[in-house]
Amino acid sequence: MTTLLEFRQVSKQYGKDPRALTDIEFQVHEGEFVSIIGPSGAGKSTLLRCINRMIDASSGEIIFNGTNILKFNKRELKHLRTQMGMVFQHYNLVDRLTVIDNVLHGRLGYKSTLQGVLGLYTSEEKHQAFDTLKRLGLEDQVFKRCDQLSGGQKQRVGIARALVQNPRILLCDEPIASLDPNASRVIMEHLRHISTTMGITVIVNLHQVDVALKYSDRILGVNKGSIVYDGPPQGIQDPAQLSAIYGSAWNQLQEELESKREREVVHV
Ligand SMILES: Nc1ncnc2c1ncn2[C@@H]1O[C@H](COP(=O)(O)OP(=O)(O)OP(=O)(O)O)[C@@H](O)[C@H]1O
Repeated sequence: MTTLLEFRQVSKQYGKDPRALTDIEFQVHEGEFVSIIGPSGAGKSTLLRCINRMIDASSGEIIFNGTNILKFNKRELKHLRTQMGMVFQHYNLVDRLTVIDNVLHGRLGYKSTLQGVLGLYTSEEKHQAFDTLKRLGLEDQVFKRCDQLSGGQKQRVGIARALVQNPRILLCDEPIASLDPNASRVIMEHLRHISTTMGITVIVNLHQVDVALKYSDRILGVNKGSIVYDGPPQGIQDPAQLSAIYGSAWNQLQEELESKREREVVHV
């Protein structure tokens, strides 16, 4: 298995606050599906956003495809970001634009400023955008404005936008936190399918433990800025492991898991 991403002693401190991440170390292989779980404020978003340098780590090394990306200049960073698609909790779409226009925005990293401003996309890019929307079941929505879509459809547009970048990795920050259980299942199945059939590495931040267990090859459990679990989903079914990850939030999680066993998705 080829290592695509490696964190070496990565720490992040916001100003004079206590460190949000402390000496984070892990590796992710090409094509792996990894979920990051942990209580609120544990550092999940900070960790995910350090990968594409939306947030700059304070120290350590982040090795992507063999190179330390913390040393990248502006031009190298622009190229790096074409290889990393990002999917957001609140979709980050331009609501007044059509679905296809939003998806084509995924190609902007490959364009000059002028080409981007003028919306100069090739017919190949337009075909790719359409095919990707079809793959995500949105072929009937291509020319709709995004503000006319449901949350689940908007998130699929967000995924399509990330995919037309031809990324090597998809970073998904709470992709189902704003969705109902049914739409959440559709999104997670698409992400899993993308990883399995396209070989794209997927890293997902999740609040839903049961969803993480169901879809992931591997789980990273984060608590107070440190990785306290790195292993397969099976290992995390041990209550001691969940307690180590969730700390004082564990009791609340346990109660929710028990009382809402019938529900499809459990929010921590
Ligand atoms: N821009 C910022 N400035 C200062 N502190 C921040 C900033 N962003 C995050 N933090 C702090 O860093 C820590 C980790 O936050 P982060 O958002 O990464 O956690 P999280 O696990 O994603 O939380 P949640 O699940 O609630 O989204 C928290 O203590 C948070 O208050």
